Amino acid sequence: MIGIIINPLSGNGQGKKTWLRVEKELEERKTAYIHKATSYGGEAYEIAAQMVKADEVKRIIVIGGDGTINEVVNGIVDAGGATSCALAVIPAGTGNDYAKAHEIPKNSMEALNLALSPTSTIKQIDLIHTNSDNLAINNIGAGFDGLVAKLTNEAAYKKLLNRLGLGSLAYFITMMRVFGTYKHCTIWLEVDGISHELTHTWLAATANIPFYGGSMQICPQALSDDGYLDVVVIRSPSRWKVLSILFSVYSGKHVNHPAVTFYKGRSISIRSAAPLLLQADGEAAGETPVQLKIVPRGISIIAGPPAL
Ligand SMILES: Nc1ncnc2c1ncn2[C@@H]1O[C@H](COP(=O)(O)OP(=O)(O)OP(=O)(O)O)[C@@H](O)[C@H]1O
Repeated sequence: MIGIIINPLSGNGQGKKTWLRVEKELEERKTAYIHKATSYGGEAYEIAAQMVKADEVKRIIVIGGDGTINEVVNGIVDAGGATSCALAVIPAGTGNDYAKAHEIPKNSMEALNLALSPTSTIKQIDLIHTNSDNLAINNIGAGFDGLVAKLTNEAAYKKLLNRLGLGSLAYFITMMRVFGTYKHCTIWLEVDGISHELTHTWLAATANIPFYGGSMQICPQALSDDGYLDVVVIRSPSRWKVLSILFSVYSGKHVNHPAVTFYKGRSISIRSAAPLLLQADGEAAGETPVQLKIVPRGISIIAGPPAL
């Protein structure tokens, strides 16, 4: 059986619009499915767990953004569906970084074809486990990006830009807002038992995919199935240097900048003297300190590109 979970509010109503198109198409195709729309934040977790446990759903299609995908992933895994239930996505969020990384079409009918096709590629990908027992599928970041995620999700312009189809711009606008006042600090980053004291740190982000914040190529080399977490740290006492890095992140050209350092490991911890905000898959996720572990092949997903 196929299960469909819809966040009607994702992408400022894009989720609902996409669902109405998908529902019509499923009726025409006479496809059997069960579905439920969320009515509050966190409900996608419960629906996914219910679909896996009680309804023995083997494929869950999420219509929503990365925050809803995150909840569904946690629900599938907690209900014991990591290998028995595959995650498919029809992107309808603000950033849609997951869809971009896994070559899922933006067009909802093409994404639906990919999600339903019996010949689509089912891939097992890694997950990021936190010490508060949550999972992330894209990335977890501390510092500047934690603050940007929080403020973007609270901003009125996120809604407006989503309405104009320019949702990714919302993260950029918040970055510019925060950039002028953000205070860098020293963090202690531990990668597989090796500790690094890092002064003047703006952000430390762990990545399972190259993109975050609506298509910024923060970690272009990150692979979601290599059993490792990539870590990127941006450090500089100079605000202006950081500004030029932030612009170059969109094209991935920041990788050679001396203020940008990369690490790779299976177990990562981030500490700081004062707590730093965390984001997980673009949603606020508490504060440092945090311990992260890679969960190799933690979930099955339906990835693109669609077969020709
Ligand atoms: N019905 C609902 N009412 C209020 N909040 C909801 C509802 N359904 C889901 N949410 C919350 O909305 C948050 C954001 O959802 P989602 O990620 O799908 O959309 P988005 O923010 O537009 O996209 P993106 O994550 O790509 O920026 C999720 O963390 C989820 O907890």
